Amino acid sequence: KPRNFPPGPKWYPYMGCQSVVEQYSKKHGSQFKGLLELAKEYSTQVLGLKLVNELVVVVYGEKNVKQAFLEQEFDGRPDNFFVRLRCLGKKIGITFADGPLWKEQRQFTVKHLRNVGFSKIGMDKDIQNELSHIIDYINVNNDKPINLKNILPIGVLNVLWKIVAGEQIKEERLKCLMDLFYARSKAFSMTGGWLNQMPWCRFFFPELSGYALIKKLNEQISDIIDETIEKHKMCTIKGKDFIYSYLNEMRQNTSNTFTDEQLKIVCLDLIIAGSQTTSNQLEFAFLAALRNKSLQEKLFEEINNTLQDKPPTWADIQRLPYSSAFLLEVQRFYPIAPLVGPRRLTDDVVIDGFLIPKGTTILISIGDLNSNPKIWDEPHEFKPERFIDERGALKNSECMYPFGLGRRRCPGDVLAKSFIFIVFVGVLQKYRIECSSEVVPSEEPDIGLISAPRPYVADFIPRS
Ligand code: HEM
Repeated sequence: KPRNFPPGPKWYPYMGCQSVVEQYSKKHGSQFKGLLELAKEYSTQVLGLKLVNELVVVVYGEKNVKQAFLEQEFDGRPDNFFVRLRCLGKKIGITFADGPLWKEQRQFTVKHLRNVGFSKIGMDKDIQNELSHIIDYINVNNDKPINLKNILPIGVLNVLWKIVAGEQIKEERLKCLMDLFYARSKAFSMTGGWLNQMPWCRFFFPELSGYALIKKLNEQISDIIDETIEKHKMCTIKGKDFIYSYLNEMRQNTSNTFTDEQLKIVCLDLIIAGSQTTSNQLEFAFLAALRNKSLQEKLFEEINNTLQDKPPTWADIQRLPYSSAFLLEVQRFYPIAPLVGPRRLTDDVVIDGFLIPKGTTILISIGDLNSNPKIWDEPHEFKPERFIDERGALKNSECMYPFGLGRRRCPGDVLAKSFIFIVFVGVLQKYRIECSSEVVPSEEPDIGLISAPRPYVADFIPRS
């Protein structure tokens, strides 16, 4: 091991400790939980691993997590097989780019998404439109229990794609895409699994290694993005969406970093990072309402007293403190990205007294902070009240990082939060959600690349 490297399992020739990590992940149900158990076993807040030939360090605890989010040396992204496969062979775009290219592309994207719709006012109409579709779907299918997975992801993707590309994706294409996203998130962990550590295994086990799945997903998304970019070039899509702004920049900017390929990967980044995360968080919110009947009634009372029949807008978040606190508690109780990253060190760094060499892959564990009894009173209880102060006003927490922190903080947080708020409040305003059988759906998440609720169905009883 490198000098003063953090503690962790023993390394074996060639494999490092890959098989121990796999074994713990399997035993504890996810890589996040497996790694947490290993960190506990070695009594460390900085866990040192070697996965085949990649040095990986996982950081725990508020001090270390903040250091990793805020120090510049942690801003890099790994350059490995899994990353390149995700970005159609190149290390470009935003999510997996780094250095000056990342800075320039991120800055442009954040600014222009704000101009074309990622502002609080611009999105309300599009989200309310999707809320109407969701309500129509519930009305039509209300004779049997409903699985929200059939409708929420489509709504998120429609809003996202409208802002990025100015149009909607055809429904049958959307459904196929969502199924592939779901399978991808279940099949991989944050370190990319065997396919990343031993890319040659794709030649022998294309299905088992997940390679065939990623290839299929890439082809489907590429087709959709290529077709839309082509339509913009032929001027068949009217309006000033993100692709329109990007193509303008390509004509005017002489830096050569604004290219067709780059545009395609930025669009891919936005779809992949924005769709499943947001819909999973919303599904968790409905699950929490379903599991906590009395809290659901409290939510309805607040929504009904404040809005009556008026459809919710993002600005109503100020007027609905209990609903807002409930959604904050959902973020704490069901973290969507319990392990954030992967990052790559651009220089040697000391964390908690350990020396981590340049090039090491870093994972930032935020999920366990949310259930730390030193930070939260009764962390395993679902208690929205913890986010309400003595005067009944909303109280934000500084110890939660659902969207990360620092220069790589999530650029889609406003879209995600407003979509979740408007759809959650809008559905509860119209329906009481009840278990459709004696068995209450499990609150245990299914954690792969991100966290998802286990599939559940519910009855939606109209509020008279
Ligand atoms: C509940 C929903 C969401 C959650 C929990 C979430 C969480 C996160 C987190 C924790 C990061 C930081 C990664 C890091 O520090 O390495 C991140 C980055 C990112 N998110 Fe989100 N996100 C959500 C929704 C969205 C949406 C709607 C978009 C679409 C616009 C989006 C686009 C991105 C992108 C492009 C990045 C990469 C930023 C960079 O590397 O510079 N996310 N997200």
